[in-house]
Amino acid sequence: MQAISWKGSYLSLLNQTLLPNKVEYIQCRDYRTVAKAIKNLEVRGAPAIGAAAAFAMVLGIRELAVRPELTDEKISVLAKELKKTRPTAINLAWAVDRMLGVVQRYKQDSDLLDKLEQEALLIAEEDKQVNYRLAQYGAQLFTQPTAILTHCNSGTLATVDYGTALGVIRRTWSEGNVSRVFADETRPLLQGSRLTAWELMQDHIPVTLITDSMAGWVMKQRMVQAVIVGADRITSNGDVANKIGTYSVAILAKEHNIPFYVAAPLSTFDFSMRSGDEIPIEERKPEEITFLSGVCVAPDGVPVFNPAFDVTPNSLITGIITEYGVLRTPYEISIEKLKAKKGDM
Ligand SMILES: CSC[C@H]1O[C@H](OP(=O)(O)O)[C@H](O)[C@@H]1O
Repeated sequence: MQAISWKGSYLSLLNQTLLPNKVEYIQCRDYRTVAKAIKNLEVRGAPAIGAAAAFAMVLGIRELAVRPELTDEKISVLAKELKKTRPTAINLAWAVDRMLGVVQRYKQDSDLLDKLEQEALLIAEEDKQVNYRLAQYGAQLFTQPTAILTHCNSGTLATVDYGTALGVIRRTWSEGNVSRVFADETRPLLQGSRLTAWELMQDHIPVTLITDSMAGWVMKQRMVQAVIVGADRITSNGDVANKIGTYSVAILAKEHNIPFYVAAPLSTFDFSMRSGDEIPIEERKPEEITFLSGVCVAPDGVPVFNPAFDVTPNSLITGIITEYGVLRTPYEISIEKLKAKKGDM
């Protein structure tokens, strides 16, 4: 079940806020509907929102092209409106900038709109192929049945297909080397319980749901032999922004001598940033914490801090699984070698 699907005249999005209880799709016939869906996490996950934003650029420029003049100013406003929907995942800005590059190169061409659609379709297809390759490298890390803990959702629902961390788990499972997956529920929006548990059960992969606060205890009980998570932005030194709670899991893994892997495509790397201290962390509305399924679970007016992401320092990361192989520390050097490949994208 894919998170996003291009239909030629509109973008179909699986509304992830309704899962696992309802499977409903949103038909996005203009870029504003896509922007709203990204902001509301109806579509979410770094690579998925990148691809969605690419198709939003197609819809937006189609709309602008029918007006008297397709000006740089109007195109810039469109790009900025999409980029500001969610600031942490670099994939979104990367995809929008890649589409802007097509506009700048082919703006005078009569088939500009076709070229834009082809580029968005290429971004989506590349993500799928990248995830399959990344999963192969990740599966090579496991040579015997392993219990793996994961946080949030980095599966098919977070990408164009197959997933990153869950892609590694899927491939490792197919090779007989996953004994069990522990899925953190991932408060406050429950991507783990609502999405990861649902995805893995669809694939008949043995998943056990736990609350975020149980991660340490299952590690202490030696029920977990590895951790794999996704990423929203990786800086040049290997620091990783990911869903809030990832840093805590990384600290716990270190304490229990459990390998902690990050799975992410090249499009999630931000070579312009030297360290995770520079990554903008999205803060979201208090109601995501004070309400649960529409029921108030906190005193009215209580002050709330709701960062959607945290940053795990490279010192806590055993390896970063990419479509070019598994990067190891010192990350500055291994990521520098990766940088040359991003120029081709
Ligand atoms: C395959 S990357 C998915 C990544 O995105 C998630 O964040 P959100 O659900 O807010 O879009 C989470 O950080 C995942 O690791």
